Amino acid sequence: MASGKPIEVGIVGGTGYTGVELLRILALHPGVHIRAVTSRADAGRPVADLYPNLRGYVDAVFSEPAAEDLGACDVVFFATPNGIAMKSAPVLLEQGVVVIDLSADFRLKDADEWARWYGEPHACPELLDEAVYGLPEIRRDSIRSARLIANPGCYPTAVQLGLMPLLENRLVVTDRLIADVKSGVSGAGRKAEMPLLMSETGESFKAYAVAGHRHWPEIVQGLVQMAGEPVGLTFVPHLLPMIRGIHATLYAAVIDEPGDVQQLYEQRYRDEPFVDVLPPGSHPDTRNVRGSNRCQIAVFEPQGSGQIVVLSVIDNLVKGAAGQAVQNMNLRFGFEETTGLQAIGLYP
Ligand SMILES: NC(=O)C1=CN([C@@H]2O[C@H](COP(=O)(O)OP(=O)(O)OC[C@H]3O[C@@H](n4cnc5c(N)ncnc54)[C@H](OP(=O)(O)O)[C@@H]3O)[C@@H](O)[C@H]2O)C=CC1
Ligand SMILES: CC(=O)N[C@@H](CCC(=O)OP(=O)(O)O)C(=O)O
Repeated sequence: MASGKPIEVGIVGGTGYTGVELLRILALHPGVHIRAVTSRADAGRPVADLYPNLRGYVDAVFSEPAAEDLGACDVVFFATPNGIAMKSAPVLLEQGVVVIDLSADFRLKDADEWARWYGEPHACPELLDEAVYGLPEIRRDSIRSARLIANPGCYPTAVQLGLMPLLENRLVVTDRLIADVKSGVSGAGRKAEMPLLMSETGESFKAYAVAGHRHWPEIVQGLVQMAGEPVGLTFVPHLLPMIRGIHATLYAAVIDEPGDVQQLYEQRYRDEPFVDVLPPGSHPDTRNVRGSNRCQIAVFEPQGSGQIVVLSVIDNLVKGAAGQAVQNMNLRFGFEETTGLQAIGLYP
């Protein structure tokens, strides 16, 4: 399909932060035609009216989500709040449309667990087994043939990529892993809420959801698969006064002498186009991945303490959402995996 005519793409939720990031990336993708971009609030408005950065690149007009438009697409991205995609995906799948969901609707395999964390029963639990969790670095082959792709969350992407080499090689104690993670405010989406005001988030810094965040079961599910055994994880998210970026500091105690951990990470990610293991002693900076689909990782064993510290950074809207979704689309439709995703991080 990659060498033929462009594939037809639909985006549900085109006015949100991840929706407009999909548009920014897909506008320069040579293999796609954007057929439908939905917004209920802004239906009828040209995309470029709302997002002048896309003037001259995207000539689409926002439309109401309509089954006939979406059903005529080859792939539909859901960039909608949790609980929306699961109501439309079954019909689209029946029509032969590939669904890539940026929300959490298909990430957890257990419907009861989903209901517990997301506060409503799952609308199509029968699809949870089939849905492929779209973290290419661990599941590339299944993504290539999936009908339904659950795009990972932003925190889960940074944490899983950071811990993967340690868990796959059984180098660390798995019952007391710690993920201390910070996010920029765009992670909360484009909505008018008092806690997201600049005067509430600026010049301050806080943890939130320490008692339980809905990304915890998603991360644990992924880590268990990597480790092949139960995993105990303490996950503490924080809100940083910046717009984009996730910085994960991960702690894991080694079981025995771990060998050359730097080399282990370099080997594991040697062929990964979007994971960059930094030289020893580096401290990744979120701004170096801002706007790019890269995850940058550094690994330490400070003071020979037996405690491994991994630093993992991504842009929450790119590798943590829209970029990873396009990476999955590329795999699924036979494009070069990096197509449309070669933007370099913005500095400063
Ligand atoms: N922001 C981030 O960093 C990340 C977000 N995600 C996930 O991606 C999804 C989108 O996030 P984000 O872009 O931040 O969200 P936003 O709140 O910024 O945007 C949501 C979009 O969905 C549309 N929408 C809302 N309700 C409905 C509905 N009932 N039916 C159809 N469309 C609807 C909105 O447009 P309108 O109301 O006009 O229709 C809007 O375009 C969420 O599930 C989020 O959890 C995942 C990883 C990272
Ligand atoms: C800073 C901030 O508020 N981040 C969001 C998580 C990001 C997100 O959108 O969640 P999904 O990946 O599950 O879709 C939060 O904590 O709710």
